[in-house]
Amino acid sequence: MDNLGTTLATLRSTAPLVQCITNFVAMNVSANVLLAVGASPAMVHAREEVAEFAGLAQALCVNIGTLDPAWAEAMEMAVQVMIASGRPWVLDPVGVGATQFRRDVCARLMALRPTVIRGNASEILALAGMGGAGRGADSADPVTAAEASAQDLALRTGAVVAVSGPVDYVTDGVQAFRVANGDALMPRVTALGCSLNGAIAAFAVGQPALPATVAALAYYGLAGERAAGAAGPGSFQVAFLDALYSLTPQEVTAGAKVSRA
Ligand SMILES: Nc1ncnc2c1ncn2[C@@H]1O[C@H](COP(=O)(O)OP(=O)(O)O)[C@@H](O)[C@H]1O
Ligand SMILES: Cc1ncsc1CCOP(=O)(O)O
Ligand SMILES: [Mg+2]
Repeated sequence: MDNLGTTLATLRSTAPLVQCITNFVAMNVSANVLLAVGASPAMVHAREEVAEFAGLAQALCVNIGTLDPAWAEAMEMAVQVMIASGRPWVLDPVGVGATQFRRDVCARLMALRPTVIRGNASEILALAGMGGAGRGADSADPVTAAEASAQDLALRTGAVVAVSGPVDYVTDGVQAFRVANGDALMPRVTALGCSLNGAIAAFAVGQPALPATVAALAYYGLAGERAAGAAGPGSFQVAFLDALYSLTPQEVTAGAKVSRA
């Protein structure tokens, strides 16, 4: 894939409004990530306004991290609006393997055909019905173990499916790519995966989902590489935000480590 940075340039010139129905842990982190990327975040989830707001948003990010029944209903209401207007929405199945409630809500959301599903390897395995060793929000499986499940999910749902980890895997069920950018401190900062989904949603505005997702992953990983060398997760998080903000489209194109799988 060439010129991955052009997607970032497009995003920054349009500053898309991204609605996030996300968890309490990720709200602040995701909003800061989206602002650093160049998008405009809004965390809106009350059933009384969620559909009306979705009519204003250019993309939607749905995350089940701190789920409750009212939020689950609100997610479906917002998604219906995005579907009706052909705008992208991204699903993050946080900890889906842990409880029946999460599995049921994700099954309903997957039936609404997400544009992109991004999770860690344990989450993608669980979503595909293949078990997975994850017990909570963190992965306990290697990315390679979830590649077949990602392909299966993509074919079943029509979504682009991304498995994040040391080397990310992205597929639409037909083509597949690996993205080798990133840093080992990224999974040591909470909500960086959740916030990645907001970035993917912003990249997918007006762009085909597969290259947009690959570009978002490469850019995000490059920001991790630029932040590397921090003393630990605390200063890494600050440096990571600065790196998202300062990376140029040209640097993304030049630094992306993307290969066909
Ligand atoms: N060990 C690692 N080395 C480099 N990058 C990583 C590593 N683990 C995760 N990442 C990156 O961190 C980001 C979040 O992914 P991940 O930690 O898998 O999500 P989650 O927080 O949902 O489990 C992705 O951009 C991914 O590429
Ligand atoms: C710790 C935690 N608990 C519920 S949601 C959440 C955040 C998970 O964020 P991420 O998947 O990006 O690490
Ligand atoms: Mg996650």
